[in-house]
Amino acid sequence: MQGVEFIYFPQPNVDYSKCEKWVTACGRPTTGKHAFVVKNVNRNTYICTKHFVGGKGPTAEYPDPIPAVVSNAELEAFKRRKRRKSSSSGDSTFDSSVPTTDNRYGYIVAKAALYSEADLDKSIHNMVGHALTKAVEETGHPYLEDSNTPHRSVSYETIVEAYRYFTQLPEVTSASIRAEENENIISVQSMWSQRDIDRKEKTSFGRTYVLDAAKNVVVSCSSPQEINNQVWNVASPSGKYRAILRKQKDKKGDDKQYLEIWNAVQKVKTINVEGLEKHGKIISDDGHFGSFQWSRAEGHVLYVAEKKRPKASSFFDSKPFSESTESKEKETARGDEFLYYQNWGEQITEQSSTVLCVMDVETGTVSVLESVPENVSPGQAVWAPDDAGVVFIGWIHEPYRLGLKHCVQRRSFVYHLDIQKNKIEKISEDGRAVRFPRFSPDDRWLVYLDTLDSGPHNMCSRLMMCEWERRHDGLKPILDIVNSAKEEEFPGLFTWSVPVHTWLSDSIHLVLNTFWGSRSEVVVVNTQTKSVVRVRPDLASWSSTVLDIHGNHVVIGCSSPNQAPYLIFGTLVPSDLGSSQWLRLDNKSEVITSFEWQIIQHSPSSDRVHPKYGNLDYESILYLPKGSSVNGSKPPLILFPHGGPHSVCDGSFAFQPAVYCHCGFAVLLVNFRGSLGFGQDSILSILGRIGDQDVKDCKSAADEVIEKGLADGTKVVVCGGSHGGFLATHLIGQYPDYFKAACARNPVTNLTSMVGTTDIISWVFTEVGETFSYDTQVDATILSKMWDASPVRCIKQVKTPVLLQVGLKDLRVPPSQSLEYWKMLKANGVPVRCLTYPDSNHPLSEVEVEADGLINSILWFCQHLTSQ
Ligand SMILES: CSCC[C@H](NC=O)C(=O)N[C@@H](C)C(=O)O
Repeated sequence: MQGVEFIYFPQPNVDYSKCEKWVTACGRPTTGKHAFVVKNVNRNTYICTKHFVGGKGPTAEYPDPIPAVVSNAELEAFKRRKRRKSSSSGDSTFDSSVPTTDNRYGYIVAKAALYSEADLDKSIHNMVGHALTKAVEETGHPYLEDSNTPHRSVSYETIVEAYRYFTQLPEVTSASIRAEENENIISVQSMWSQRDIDRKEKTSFGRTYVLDAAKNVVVSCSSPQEINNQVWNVASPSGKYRAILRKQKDKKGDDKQYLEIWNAVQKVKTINVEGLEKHGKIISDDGHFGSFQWSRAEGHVLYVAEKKRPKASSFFDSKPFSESTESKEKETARGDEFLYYQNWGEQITEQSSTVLCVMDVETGTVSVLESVPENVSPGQAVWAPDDAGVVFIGWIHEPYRLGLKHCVQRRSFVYHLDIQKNKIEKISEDGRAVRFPRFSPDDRWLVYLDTLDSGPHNMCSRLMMCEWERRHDGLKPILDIVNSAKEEEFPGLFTWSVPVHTWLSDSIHLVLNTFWGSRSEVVVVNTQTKSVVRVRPDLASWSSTVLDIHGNHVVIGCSSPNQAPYLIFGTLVPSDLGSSQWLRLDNKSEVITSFEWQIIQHSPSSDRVHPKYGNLDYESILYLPKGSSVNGSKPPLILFPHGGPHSVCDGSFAFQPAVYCHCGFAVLLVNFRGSLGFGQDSILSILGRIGDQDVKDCKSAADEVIEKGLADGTKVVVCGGSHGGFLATHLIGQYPDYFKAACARNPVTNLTSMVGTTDIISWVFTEVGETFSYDTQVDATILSKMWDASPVRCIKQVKTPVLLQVGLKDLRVPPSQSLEYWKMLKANGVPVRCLTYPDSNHPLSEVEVEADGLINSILWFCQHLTSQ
């Protein structure tokens, strides 16, 4: 043919997705005797130039072929769409209009020219939906054919499919046990959360199981029911009533709260709590301030709300000044329109000063408990014995508030407020930070957790106890700080929460959750012998979390890296835990068979042993695509350190590494020294050493995996958020030739500029080994320590392409940290792409944002792994 030349195909082992694109474009049959698919491509496979726009072969603008059958009109339409696309702001990853001309990942380009947009829309949706469903139906798991070739670039559709699949697996959020009058009949009400990509929101649904505890069988199980507007749903002690706090939009679209009381057959009353104008919004189950509890006599409900603010008015309000001065409060509100109310920081911006409130269920009236000291924000309130008062945690908010999210060490006290005598007393010790007061079923004992009120933002807790009637005689630690522990020994109590009901019926044993190495464990603590025993029923998988306790019955949520969450129910025998009885509540929970995982133990090399704390071992969790060792092919590796740094990867099901691994990557989650669950020495060992000890722990964990032949050392990328983003940006600066790409989500990049802008200034001081107090100022010496610990210190060495993902409302790691880093990379000519999410804060966890971030990170990794 005149003027026609032949162009060799890209080889699949060099650039799989490009090869796949060309195979699609040449339009030969993909099934049957003459099937032409990627695996048939070899060095002699070619395509003629007429398949390219312009007919002369690849150009910079049109590097890939399009089907030869397109008409001129279709070709013009294709070009127009391409022009429109490149000037538009870009599609959402889940837009129903498929990105027809994405020239970075132009897999779909060819099909776009063949179908109308509407057809295309349908065909892609069907393709994505059906491929996965079919794979699941046929094999019982979502192991798709193309995740079998892990070291190649994955297609856009595989990623989206995997994303949809893994994110629609529900996560259990809470469960409560109730015994019927016949004590053997138990009902377990569970709440679950599920991402709905199409509605772009997380939905909640409830499911109730009815069990016969004597026969150890599930008698019935309700079908899931979507429940989206319940803030609290709490049964009264007898189980006869429920108090439900519901949020609902009014006609103007503002959120309103209604408190409802239900009996066994119907709603008894609804109280418009806001209409009473006693307080601001009632606080939800936020893990900090929120609590919602029936009194023992079932006549009252205790809750925590935001304090009512005086109505502020302008100096120029048309109402005459004298008319608005009926009370001192109203007088002072004039001119207060712009008064600054400090909040409790990242994700707790709705709370400034809180109040304790008691609702009389009979009359529907609310009393705000007035005797809480002015400098205290109360929360986590429980009724004291005989309903005569309340016990609560009070956080000191003077001289100013420091962010509370993820920070257990904020100065606080356990208080007791005697309602009748209107008298308040401090129960806990000075210099401590306290959480989660819980009375034993016989009301004799009070326990709570405590740590130091300074230092790292999470650490080993003590479990404190007092005999209520003799509380003035002193408190005793039931569990003390554990500095270090040998293998299999209890490493100390590390937890973010304690169940509302945490005691067994004997008022001697407690059931708690704790991180124990790279695992969430349920433990039973004997308060008399101070022993700690793990509860590990055969039915449980790797990580377990106790959700509720009733008598000696417990409900536990279980999961593992490749097993979606499910529930088990148990009846504990405290004196002989081994003879406890267990029952699985869900008969179906996905075991994902497209990947495997393992725990890897690491011992730091002699040059990395800590001078004070000695040889502290650490661990990582490695996800490996199944079949990745077949034919000697090794998968690319994503090094994925967690944030914090005082946090942990606990081996619970997590969709991010699951999606990465399903797309063919090995994923290494590193619990470097400083992580929770490895003793207090490990936590303390990192202070003053961030940016060095943690960086080396991560790098050498990756080296070990590569040396073992489990991943391809020439194809390593790194990703992480927050302190994990700090590590990602440090790693590419300190090891410029090691990583092919990086993705950093809200990373800490420069401590010297963050110290004045984050909601937790204390973090910056503590992590560089300095002591923080509220009036501490930075000086040149401290600033230079902060600089030395910052990723920007080694920005000149960075060559690795970086994808930044930034929440513009992040108060913890302000967006300026990423944008500062972005400018420097631009100036140094390093490839960088920055995604900014206008309404997101630190976790970037909104459904749409989370999806966009994860899929973009995979595309970024593929692009830079295949472009070498
Ligand atoms: C000054 S912020 C430091 C990083 C941040 N630490 C605590 O909040 C962080 O890493 N957060 C983690 C827990 C995260 O959000 O994943």
